[in-house]
Amino acid sequence: MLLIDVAGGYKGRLVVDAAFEVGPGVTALVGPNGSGKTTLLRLAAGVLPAARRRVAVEGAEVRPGDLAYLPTSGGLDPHMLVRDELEFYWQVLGGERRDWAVGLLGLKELMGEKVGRLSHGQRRRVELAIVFSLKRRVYLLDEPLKGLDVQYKDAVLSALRELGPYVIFTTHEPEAVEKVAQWVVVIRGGKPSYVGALAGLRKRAVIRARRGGEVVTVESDDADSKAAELAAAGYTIEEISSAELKRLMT
Ligand SMILES: Nc1ncnc2c1ncn2[C@@H]1O[C@H](COP(=O)(O)OP(=O)(O)OP(=O)(O)O)[C@@H](O)[C@H]1O
Repeated sequence: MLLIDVAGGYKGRLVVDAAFEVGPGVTALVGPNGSGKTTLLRLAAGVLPAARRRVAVEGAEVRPGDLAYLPTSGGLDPHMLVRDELEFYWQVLGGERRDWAVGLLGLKELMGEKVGRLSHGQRRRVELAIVFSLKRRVYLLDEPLKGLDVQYKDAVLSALRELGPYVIFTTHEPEAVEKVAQWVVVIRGGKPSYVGALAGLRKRAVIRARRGGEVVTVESDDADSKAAELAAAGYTIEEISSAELKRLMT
């Protein structure tokens, strides 16, 4: 299990006071704007001074060298070529999985470009490649999907499962959580309001089903049984989306 236990904020104002444990795999850290997700990751990563900070796996403290952190944006030098920027980080931080990361994020054709001339999404791909190149025990990723087109969004989502053993990422996209997360932590007012398996949130869901030209949308507290019932009545299930998850994320 991964323990995150942090408290802190800005200029003496306590913004986050949170302690939770999640299992191995991918954890989605979600919650409305301003609820403290970025602050929590910054405290956990050690880039923001904390009033309290403990990050541990199976009771053993995670050292800074065992942790990778992706900020929301920034950190790249606009005057550098993509190739040189990547080389710089690989030399400083290590790049055990550099070929995989470069391929995944389609950077081969951007190597000779200046960072300052990249689009927002292309720049994000470089930032992601730096972090994905590292082999670490814990990854803290702040909005890794932001600004990416559908192709790279899908690539990054499937890569999250390979990064392991522990990956925490923030997002405002319920579909991304549904696709990849095993665990969900909901933050509200700087505190966790839900910590648990995604499956626990899935039970209550909205189901869209079709029978010929007829489309029905039903909300159910036991989505799997309801979907089975509709299927038995000749409906094709088109979508099951967690109503609870959407509610918690806003
Ligand atoms: N640099 C800062 N200085 C002062 N207050 C800040 C700073 N950054 C964030 N805050 C405040 O801390 C609180 C939590 O912000 P934070 O960015 O952690 O939320 P978030 O959940 O990541 O939001 P979002 O979903 O909009 O990215 C907000 O009230 C915000 O105004």
